[in-house]
Amino acid sequence: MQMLSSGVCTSTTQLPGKVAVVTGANSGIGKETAKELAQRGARVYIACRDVQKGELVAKEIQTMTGNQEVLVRKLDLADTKSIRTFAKDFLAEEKHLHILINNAGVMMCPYSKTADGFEMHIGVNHLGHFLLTHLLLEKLKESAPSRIVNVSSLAHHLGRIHFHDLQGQKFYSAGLAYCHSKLANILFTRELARRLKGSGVTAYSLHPGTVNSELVRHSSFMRCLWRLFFFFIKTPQQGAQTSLYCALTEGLENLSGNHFSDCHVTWVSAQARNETIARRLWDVSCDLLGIPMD
Ligand SMILES: NC(=O)C1=CN([C@@H]2O[C@H](COP(=O)(O)OP(=O)(O)OC[C@H]3O[C@@H](n4cnc5c(N)ncnc54)[C@H](OP(=O)(O)O)[C@@H]3O)[C@@H](O)[C@H]2O)C=CC1
Ligand SMILES: CC1=C(/C=C/C(C)=C/C=C/C(C)=C/C=O)C(C)(C)CCC1
Repeated sequence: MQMLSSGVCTSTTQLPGKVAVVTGANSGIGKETAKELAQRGARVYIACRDVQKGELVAKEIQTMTGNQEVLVRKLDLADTKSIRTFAKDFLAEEKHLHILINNAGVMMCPYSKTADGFEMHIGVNHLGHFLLTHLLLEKLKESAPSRIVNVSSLAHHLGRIHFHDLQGQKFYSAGLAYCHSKLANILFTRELARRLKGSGVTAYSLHPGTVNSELVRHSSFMRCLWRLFFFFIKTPQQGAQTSLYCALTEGLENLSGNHFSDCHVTWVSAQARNETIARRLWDVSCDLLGIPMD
């Protein structure tokens, strides 16, 4: 347990007057991340696809932290219309955005497509967050210093960006599709950090650890593994530590673009360090989403 608890966010940063958005904050790691941000005084937006689930969690966080500024807004990352509506309403409602935590994710779902026809893993985990970040970027710049935290995974090591088959139409493996999307999270973070140099907005990616959550819902094998090794798996609260570290730690700005695990910078795969792939993925993502390339 001592080993699993390694990587605790010890930052004492408090967040009165700060605004944070956490995607997929109605469960697992996202919920614990939102709770801690609320505990530190931020106004926290729980951005989730199931508003009812979100409201229950918001009430729980309000009661536990005494912070009433925990708000729930609908965001379905599998539908660009929903992402655009979320962003439009948020921009109309809020003057600032200091912390964006792109946490939501799906793993190992059977082949399926988002409302816009993207394969579900790349669509939700990468393209959905890419669009959301793009739409909120001006607000983040206006609110600088501000941070973007992308929750990726160790699983990125098995990922590849197959530009000829990004949507998995020629070959599909649910496990690998997840790995590809988590690699995309890291490439996005690195390219974002490069583009944002000097803007006061910094970006970080991370592996949260192996965490007991609903992520394994689509795989009976993983569910069994999780049950069997329950004792070795992090709690969602432990799993939230590296997200919190990246969002809160003072003086992390010069590590923008890096990948973290257990609250330390960690190595990423050769593909994840490839700047050519990162730039090309950026352009392809813009193209798919109808965002002007700049
Ligand atoms: N658990 C682990 O061991 C690991 C997790 N991670 C990463 O951590 C992140 C959080 O996962 P975790 O807390 O474990 O898993 P959970 O399944 O508990 O949380 C995932 C969250 O994402 C939300 N989500 C899924 N699809 C969408 C969508 N289309 N639109 C909006 N929200 C959506 C879920 O909403 P809903 O409740 O409605 O389904 C849920 O709130 C993920 O990015 C995952 O890849 C990385 C490495 C290991
Ligand atoms: C081998 C092994 C394990 C398996 C770990 C696995 C399979 C982790 C998968 C992580 C994923 C899928 C992360 C999501 O992004 C346990 C359970 C830790 C217990 C110790 C032995």
